[in-house]
Amino acid sequence: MENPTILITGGAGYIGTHTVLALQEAGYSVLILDNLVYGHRDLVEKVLKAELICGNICDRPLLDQIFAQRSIEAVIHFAAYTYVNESVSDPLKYYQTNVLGSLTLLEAMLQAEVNKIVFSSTCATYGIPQQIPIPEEHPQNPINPYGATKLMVEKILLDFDRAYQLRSVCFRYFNAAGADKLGRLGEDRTPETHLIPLVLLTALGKREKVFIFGTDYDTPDGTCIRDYIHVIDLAHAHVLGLNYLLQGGETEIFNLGNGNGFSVQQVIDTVINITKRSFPVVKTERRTGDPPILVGNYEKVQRVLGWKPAYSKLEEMIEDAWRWHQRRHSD
Ligand SMILES: NC(=O)c1ccc[n+]([C@@H]2O[C@H](COP(=O)([O-])OP(=O)(O)OC[C@H]3O[C@@H](n4cnc5c(N)ncnc54)[C@H](O)[C@@H]3O)[C@@H](O)[C@H]2O)c1
Ligand SMILES: O=c1ccn([C@@H]2O[C@H](COP(=O)(O)OP(=O)(O)O[C@H]3O[C@H](CO)[C@@H](O)[C@H](O)[C@H]3O)[C@@H](O)[C@H]2O)c(=O)[nH]1
Repeated sequence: MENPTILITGGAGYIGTHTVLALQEAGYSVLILDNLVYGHRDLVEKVLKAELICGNICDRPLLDQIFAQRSIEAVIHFAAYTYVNESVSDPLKYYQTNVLGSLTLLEAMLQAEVNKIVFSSTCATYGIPQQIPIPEEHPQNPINPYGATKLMVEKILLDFDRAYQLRSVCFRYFNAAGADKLGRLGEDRTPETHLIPLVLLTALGKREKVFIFGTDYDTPDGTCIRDYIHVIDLAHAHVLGLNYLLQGGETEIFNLGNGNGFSVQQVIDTVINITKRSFPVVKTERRTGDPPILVGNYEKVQRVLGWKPAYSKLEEMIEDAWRWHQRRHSD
């Protein structure tokens, strides 16, 4: 019998690749399932040297085959579409992959009697916060379809826990940022819509200008505030969450944020300071589906899993991301 393996859906993507590296360093054997719509074969093969099955989480026969042929002990489920704005214009795509895909995966897990899963949820499930920093028990009223799809899966997981004893750790991440300290892994999607990579690509001269979506929010400088959390801290949390489930932990939901908010303007100013480059910045209309401020309270995950962010300075996240982008786009 082969060693028990952890199946990582979406393991070729941004948070997935960093988590695979952390799991390998913790001694886990991993198998990645990713259809590579945004994931990177080169990072999986050259950096992680991990096994990749190129396939879709909606493909039930493929899932059945994986669970039948491999000894899978638990699943970490990253695979999803993740763009808030696109979810508003094309919700069908989001419900199909994020909800139906997750349900297909869970059904295959039940059939194969795999009963442990770590799930990537989001602070976008909270909607407009009534309280900052946001605790886990805050009401969830998502204002975009992306957040709604993640909330549906959260509810499915709670029902599956009660009915089928499927144990889950659900992490509600705030905004992932930064990159591997050695510059081996980082954020790279086409098209890119996320603020920090877009500003860095503009500093590199790969894009013409940066747009600020909304300068009339009720925040100190009028631009949206987000809680940026280093991707290495996120990866480490997944190792802790997986250990917790494998040791018999009960189903739990945790925020993963750094407890500090940074505005869009602060992100741009920090990039200018770090890169010493200048570029045009255009103030434009608000983007649909954006809450003005999202900052998380991480007290629960600190208490239960012993996790806290190790790299909470915006400067450090941007320095690490800058190292990655320079290396990735050096040709
Ligand atoms: N990046 C963030 O700030 C953030 C914040 C909160 C939650 N999340 C969640 O974390 C997870 C990972 O996000 P990310 O930023 O690494 O995004 P990403 O796009 O880099 O990674 C997602 C991966 O899933 C793969 N994928 C997409 N659809 C698939 C399908 N149908 N079958 C198989 N693979 C598929 C993609 O190819 C990609 O490699 C997502 O579930 C996302 O919703 C991300
Ligand atoms: O060119 C840009 C891009 C973004 N923004 C703003 O920057 C902030 C952050 O936007 P972005 O980087 O696109 O992240 P979010 O929309 O906050 O979404 C990310 O963070 C969420 C958690 O907050 C996750 O759930 C999502 O998967 C992930 O895409 C928002 O206020 C945007 O309006 C700009 O002003 N200009």
